[in-house]
Amino acid sequence: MTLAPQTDLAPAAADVILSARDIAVQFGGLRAVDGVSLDVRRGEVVGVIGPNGAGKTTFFQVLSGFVRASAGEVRFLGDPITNLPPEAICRRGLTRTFQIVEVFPSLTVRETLTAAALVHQPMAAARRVAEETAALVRLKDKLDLTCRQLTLPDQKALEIGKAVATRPQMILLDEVMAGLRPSEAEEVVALIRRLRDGGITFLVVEHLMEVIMSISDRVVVIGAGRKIAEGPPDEVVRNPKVVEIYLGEEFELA
Ligand SMILES: Nc1ncnc2c1ncn2[C@@H]1O[C@H](COP(=O)(O)OP(=O)(O)OP(=O)(O)O)[C@@H](O)[C@H]1O
Repeated sequence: MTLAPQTDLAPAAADVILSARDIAVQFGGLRAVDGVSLDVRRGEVVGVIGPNGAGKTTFFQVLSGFVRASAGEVRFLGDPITNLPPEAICRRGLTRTFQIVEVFPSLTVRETLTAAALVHQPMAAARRVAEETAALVRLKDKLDLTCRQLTLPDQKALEIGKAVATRPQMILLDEVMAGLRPSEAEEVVALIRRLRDGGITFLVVEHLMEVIMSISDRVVVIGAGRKIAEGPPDEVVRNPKVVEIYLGEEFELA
């Protein structure tokens, strides 16, 4: 018997950490997500792009348990997690960040990270995890500042830190670079690379095309609720269907 060669786009089942099959979400008369399937391999950074309103955030919400799928199945580490509550999904090692940084302005960095770490640990251990996480996301010197005292890039690092403190195997990053200048975005990209090198898998929704192209091993394009293309970044930017939905403009960057 000969084995079929493994291509980049056909991950070996054993490597797949997250698998979504035929996910659909119906909001009244609107099919916001319309049969999207996706496999993510352990250690990959997969970028998700698409025009405004394409369904990217809604798809993320399904993966993380914040929106119920009307149809389809999500598996994480081989186990079905479809429509489980967000805390249950997080405890299994799949967590997310929010598009709008969700920090309590009057809490300190230490308190925020400790609260996130309490998902898995008792208080004493959570405090240690908070300090380790602060070091990882380069906020160690700012542990006792309140969130409102942080710069925007530091708030973004904290938003990612909150996810890291839950000790995830995989993080869903939802437009974490929004509002950052290019040099600031580069710092966040460096952080994502460090965390990936430390073993965390990422699915990243991002509008900044340079960012997606530079950090993604693979890019998935969603348009009007459907997956319209998938592949290595340099192939995806040349895909005529992708150029068409963006009218070509954004891809002059590539
Ligand atoms: N809770 C909701 N109830 C009804 N419609 C919704 C809800 N959430 C999103 N939608 C609609 O679903 C569609 C997909 O929205 P979604 O936010 O997933 O797109 P997106 O690709 O993330 O867009 P953006 O890039 O602007 O964030 C849009 O038409 C949006 O208005």
